[in-house]
Amino acid sequence: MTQPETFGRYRVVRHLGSGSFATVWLAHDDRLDTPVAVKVLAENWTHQLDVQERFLEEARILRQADSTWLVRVHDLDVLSDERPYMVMTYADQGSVADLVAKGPLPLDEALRLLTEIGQGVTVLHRHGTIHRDIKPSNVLLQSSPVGQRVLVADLGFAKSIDQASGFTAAAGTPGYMSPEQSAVGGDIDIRADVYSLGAVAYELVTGRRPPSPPIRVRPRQLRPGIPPALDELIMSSLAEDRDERPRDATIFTQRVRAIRMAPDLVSAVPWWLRHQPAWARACIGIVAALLLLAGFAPSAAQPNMSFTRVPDATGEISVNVPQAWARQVQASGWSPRELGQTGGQQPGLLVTTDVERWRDADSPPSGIFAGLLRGPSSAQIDQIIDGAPCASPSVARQISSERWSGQMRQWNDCPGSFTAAVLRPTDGSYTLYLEIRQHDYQPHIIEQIIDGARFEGAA
Ligand SMILES: Nc1ncnc2c1ncn2[C@@H]1O[C@H](COP(=O)(O)OP(=O)(O)OP(=O)(O)O)[C@@H](O)[C@H]1O
Repeated sequence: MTQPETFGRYRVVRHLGSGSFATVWLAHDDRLDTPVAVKVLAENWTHQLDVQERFLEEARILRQADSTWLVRVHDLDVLSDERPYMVMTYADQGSVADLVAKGPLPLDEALRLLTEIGQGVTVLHRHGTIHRDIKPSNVLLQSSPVGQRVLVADLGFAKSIDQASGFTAAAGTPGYMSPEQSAVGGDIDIRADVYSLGAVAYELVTGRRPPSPPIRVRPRQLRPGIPPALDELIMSSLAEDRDERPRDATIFTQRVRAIRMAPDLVSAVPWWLRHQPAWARACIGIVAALLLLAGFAPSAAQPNMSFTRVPDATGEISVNVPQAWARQVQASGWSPRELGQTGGQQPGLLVTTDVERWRDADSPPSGIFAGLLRGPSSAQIDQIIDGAPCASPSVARQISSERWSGQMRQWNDCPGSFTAAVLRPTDGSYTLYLEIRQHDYQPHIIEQIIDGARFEGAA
């Protein structure tokens, strides 16, 4: 595709993407000195009158609705070859599809996005329009002075509420489209968009697009920590019978807002992000050399790899880790509440090459976190960790040794490998929770670390 130099007074900067009917370019409005996105109807559709009319209608709706929550249209014109183009707000931060491609979102972020998407859909409904294609790739993101703003976009399938109750051609995207939308000739109303909002919510919190209705796997089964009210809202929005869905996008949005305001929400943030603030606040920086000076002698348990034993501040827990990982230690304990478990401050330690980057999703350091959960507990690993640290597949297995039994779940392509494990001694009076990150997956090292974890009082 050759890049045009200008569209009218807008100087083309680069290609942003192409959809089924149009191509979108980043351009610059030199007169107002601002970036814009220019959407041009594809050549092969230019003389198809219904497609052209839909394109113009999209521009008119967005212009008339003129909302903070929708992409704004500033101008509409026609090129010399008769292709119409519209000039829109440039969404400089991609789309919600880019965010969810990395896995389920932290709950507070998912709820913020859903509130804003719900507001955008509400604006459209008030304007008399059903969007019919709400999905993560049609929700764009723009940076704003207060963070990030959601812009509902792509009204290519939008339909006027007045005309929607009669014969309606099937339109939408499988996975996000209500059952009545997929039926040719089925009449639809604004509750079709409520279904799509439910589908987007399902994907934001579980990382998975919902299966075709009827939905049998509830979000809570995929991510046990989410609030029951959110699970219920998503399931009711995805009801096959639209009478069972929230009445409109306003009700949906109000419910999301109420869930977001709930005082105990913080405990429902995904487990792998929960104790990040604690680490960030913690003082760090005990180097391995100091540990060795303090008398924790390395053990050459592997050829070419020496291990060193590192205790927590109470001396109750210790872990045996590759010496190369033991550059920084945060040993002052943790709160199991961060994982939605009971109990106040408990012994816990993080040993890693870089404490501050421990939760870095793109380039995490190697290391191990070990934290104690006191009292008899039969919580399974998947009840403690309520989401995936990345989108790659994971394997779960039972583990046991002479001293322990437990389970682990492992992601080998996260980037790097990520292992979470719970270990219970045979007397069952406590549980040791472990997270192990490795640049390259080496199962024998993980086994050795698990085998070497100690709690005072345990054999
Ligand atoms: N205002 C905008 N700012 C930045 N990028 C945009 C904007 N509008 C669209 N895009 C990007 O341009 C690409 C094409 O968008 P378009 O709406 O034409 O099609 P689509 O939504 O990708 O596909 P389809 O229309 O087939 O569902 C997408 O990657 C979209 O994210």
